[in-house]
Amino acid sequence: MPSLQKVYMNHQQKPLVFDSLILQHKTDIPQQFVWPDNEKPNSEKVKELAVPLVDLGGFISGKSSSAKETANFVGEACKKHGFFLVINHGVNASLIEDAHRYMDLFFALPLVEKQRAQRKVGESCGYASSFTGRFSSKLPWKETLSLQFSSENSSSNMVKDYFENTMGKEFTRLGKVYQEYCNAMSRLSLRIMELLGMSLGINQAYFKELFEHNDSIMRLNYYPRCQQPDLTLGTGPHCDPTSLTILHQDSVGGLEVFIDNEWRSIAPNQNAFVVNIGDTFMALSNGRYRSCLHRAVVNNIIHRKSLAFFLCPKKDKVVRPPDELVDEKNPRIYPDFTWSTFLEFTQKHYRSDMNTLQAFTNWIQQNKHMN
Ligand SMILES: C=C1C[C@]23C[C@@]1(O)CC[C@H]2[C@]1(C)CCC[C@@](C)(C(=O)O)[C@H]1[C@@H]3C(=O)O
Ligand SMILES: O=C(O)CCC(=O)C(=O)O
Ligand SMILES: [Fe+2]
Repeated sequence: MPSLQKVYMNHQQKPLVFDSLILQHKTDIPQQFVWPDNEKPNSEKVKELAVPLVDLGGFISGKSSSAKETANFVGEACKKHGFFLVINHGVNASLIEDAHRYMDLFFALPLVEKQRAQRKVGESCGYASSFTGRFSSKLPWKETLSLQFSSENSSSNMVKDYFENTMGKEFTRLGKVYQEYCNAMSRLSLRIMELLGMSLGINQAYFKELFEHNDSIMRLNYYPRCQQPDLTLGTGPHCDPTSLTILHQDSVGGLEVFIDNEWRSIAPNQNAFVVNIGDTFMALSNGRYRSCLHRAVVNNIIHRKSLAFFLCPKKDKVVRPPDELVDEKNPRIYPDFTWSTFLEFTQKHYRSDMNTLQAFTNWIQQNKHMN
C-alpha cells in the first residue's frame, strides 16, 4: 500500500496538496468541493438521453451513398445539441482497453509519483488535482493528466517522449499506448470533420485543411469515489472551448448534458465514442452547430474514468467561418480569433463555463478598444 500523504490543512493555511487515496474515504468532504445548491447534481436519477448513434462503417469503407446520409444525420444532431455517438469508428478495441488499463495504473500511483508529472501553472500539460488548480471554490472532484498532441510527423513521438522524460523509461510502454491512442483520435477527428463539412454543404477540404495539422489536447479524467457525491461535481457545467471532443467513458456512467432545460445522462457504451462540438467549432460554423453545456457527476461506489481528446487547430490559425456560412441572413456572430488566444483566455482569465465564447468575444472587444 503506497504511503499516504497527509492533508496539510488548517484554518490559516490554504491546503497544500490533497491525496485522492485519503479524499475518497473522507465522510465529510472539504468545503471547497461543495458546489452551490443551484449547481449540485440532481437528487433524483436524471433521465437518459437517446443520443444520435452514427455508424461510421459505410463512410470509412468509402461507400459514397452512406457518406451524405451519415453527414445529414450528424448535422441534425449538431443543430440540436451538438452531441452524438460514433460506432464502427475504426479504432482498435484493444488500444482503448490498454488506454483505460494504463489510466488505472497511473492514477493508483502514490501522489509523490504522480507529481513527477505535475502540471505547472500556465501550462496545459501534466498531472493536476483540484488543489493544484487555479481555483479555491467549486473544486471539481477529479484528478487529470493532460497531454499535448501535435499531428505533425516530426513530433509524432511527442506524447511518448513526454512520459519518458517526466516519468522515466519504465513508462515507455504507457507513453506508446497514449501516443497511438492520440494518433487514432486525430485520424478519427479528421473523418468526422469531413462529415461536418459535408453536412454544412461546404467544400470538404475547408475543415480538413484547418485540422490536418492540429495541436490538440488529450485529457485523462480520473474521478475518485466520493462519500458525498450529491454535494460535489466531477467536472462542473461547461461547454468545451475546443473544436471537437472525442470522449471514451468507462462503464460507470456520470456524463450529463443540459438539453431543453434539464440534465440528461449519456449511458456508457464501450463500443462508442461520445463526440461533441466545442465553442471553437460553433464559431467556425457561424453558430449553426451548438456547443452544448455538460458536466460529470461522481458516485460513492467506484471511481470513474474518461479519456477526452480535444481537437484544436494549430495555435496561429485564424478561426473564421467559411464564406458559404456568412450572408445577409446569417451575419458573422463571433469575431476572428486564434485558438492560442482563446486557450490563453481559458487558462489565465476565465474559468470555462456555459458562456466562455461570449465572455471571450467581449474580452476581445474590450482589448481591441484598449490597444
Ligand atoms: C481548453 C480546455 C480547458 C479545459 C480543458 C480543455 O482542454 C477542454 C475542457 C476545459 C474544462 C475541462 C472545462 C471545465 C472547466 C475546466 C477548468 C476543468 O474542469 O478542468 C476546463 C479545463 C481547463 O483546464 O481549463
Ligand atoms: O468525464 C466526462 O464524462 C466529461 C469530461 C468533460 O466534459 C471534459 O473533460 O471536458
Ligand atoms: Fe467537456
